[in-house]
Amino acid sequence: MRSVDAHLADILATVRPLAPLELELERALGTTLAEDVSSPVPLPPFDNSAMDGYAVRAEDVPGTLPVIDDVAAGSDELRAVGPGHSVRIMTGAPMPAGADSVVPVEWTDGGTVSVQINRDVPVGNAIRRAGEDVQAGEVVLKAGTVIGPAQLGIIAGVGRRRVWVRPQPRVVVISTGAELVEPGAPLARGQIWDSNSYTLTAAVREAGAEGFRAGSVGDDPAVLLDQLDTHLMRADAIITSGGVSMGAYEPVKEALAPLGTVRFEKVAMQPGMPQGFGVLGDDRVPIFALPGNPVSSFVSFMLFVRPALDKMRGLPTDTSRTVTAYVTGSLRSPAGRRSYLRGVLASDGTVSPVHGQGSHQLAALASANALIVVPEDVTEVPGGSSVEVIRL
Ligand SMILES: Nc1nc2c(c(=O)[nH]1)N[C@H]1C(S)=C(S)[C@@H](COP(=O)(O)OP(=O)(O)OC[C@H]3O[C@@H](n4cnc5c(N)ncnc54)[C@H](O)[C@@H]3O)O[C@H]1N2
Ligand code: MOO
Repeated sequence: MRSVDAHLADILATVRPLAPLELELERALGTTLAEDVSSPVPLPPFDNSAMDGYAVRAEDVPGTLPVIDDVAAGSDELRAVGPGHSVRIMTGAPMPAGADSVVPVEWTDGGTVSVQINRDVPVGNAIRRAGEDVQAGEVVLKAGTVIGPAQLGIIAGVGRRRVWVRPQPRVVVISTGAELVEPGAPLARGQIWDSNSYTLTAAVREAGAEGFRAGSVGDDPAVLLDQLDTHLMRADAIITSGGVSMGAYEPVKEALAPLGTVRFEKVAMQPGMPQGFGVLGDDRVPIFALPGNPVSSFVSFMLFVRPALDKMRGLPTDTSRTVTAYVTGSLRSPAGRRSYLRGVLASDGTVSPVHGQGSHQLAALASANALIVVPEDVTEVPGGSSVEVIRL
């Protein structure tokens, strides 16, 4: 059996970061910057008011001053503020020449012809200086940054319409199994509802990639190959579930093993022992052939697919999601396999194994928020021991 680490190392040695492309800002959310983004101008570009009020010379207040002008944000024809004068000004409007501070409207009688100001104001009050946020030429985001809402905001804020990014990988998810039925349709004898394609597509999206749920194909390898052919054109990666173990009908293994580019093997883990991985087509699209048991396919995704997607997105793959916790009950694990038991990690630093550790027990998985890792050479873990835990 191959070790978990060796299997992951193979996968990471095979997958490549996606090539950068230039995208409109509207399409850039969730992608990874492939260039440093800098600002061509200072931000703010000009000194402006931080409040609605009056631009004045600080030495003229308190007192009653004529209001000689009104400036809104966006105004570009400004009258200078001479000694003893004021200008009504709005938040974001450029500071008129001559004024050295802004008096908030709350400190005044709000007059429009003349204004009575009741208190002192320090020089520079409520002025946002040019360049206070960003200097001209300054890098605001570095290549390798994932673009979230705030990052998208600053890219727009420095005036960019398009940006070079590594796109989100497009991942097609296919379930296999003659027993599978779409949720919502009635079950006949021997059938179950297809849950894996939903779990895996959602996991893809949560991992920052685009997930396409292609639904389920039966047990016929030719149908699977046909589906793969259809989807290969628009996929950066493919995930299948089921059909990889030792049964009489293992469509994934039967379809892909003869190609010679996908390897099927046993990985020393529980759950998730049978695994397939390789590449398809001229573009060498990675394919992850995950085991069909619902918990096995999900755990396999977390351990193998997620880091691969990180690499395809141009992100580091060595970021550990592991924390140490104290286990509240005892654990058992098969010799020679690394176990990933489902547990609930609490804020007090303890982790409690959930009831139902079978690899078919999807409800138990859904009640967990962590995987408890038990190393290959450990078969029993007494309650109270410290364990490594992967947050889900
Ligand atoms: N003789 C052996 N039998 C099995 C072995 C073995 O080594 N020798 N390995 C077991 C292990 S471990 C696993 S894991 C499973 C993996 O099986 P497959 O990947 O071939 O998956 P299937 O046989 O198609 O399905 C297994 C199980 O999962 C259910 N399933 C499949 N797809 C879905 C889906 N989309 N949604 C919900 N449930 C699904 C399926 O009905 C089966 O119950 O093999 C063991 N057997
Ligand atoms: O190793 Mo299998 O994935 O337990 O059910």
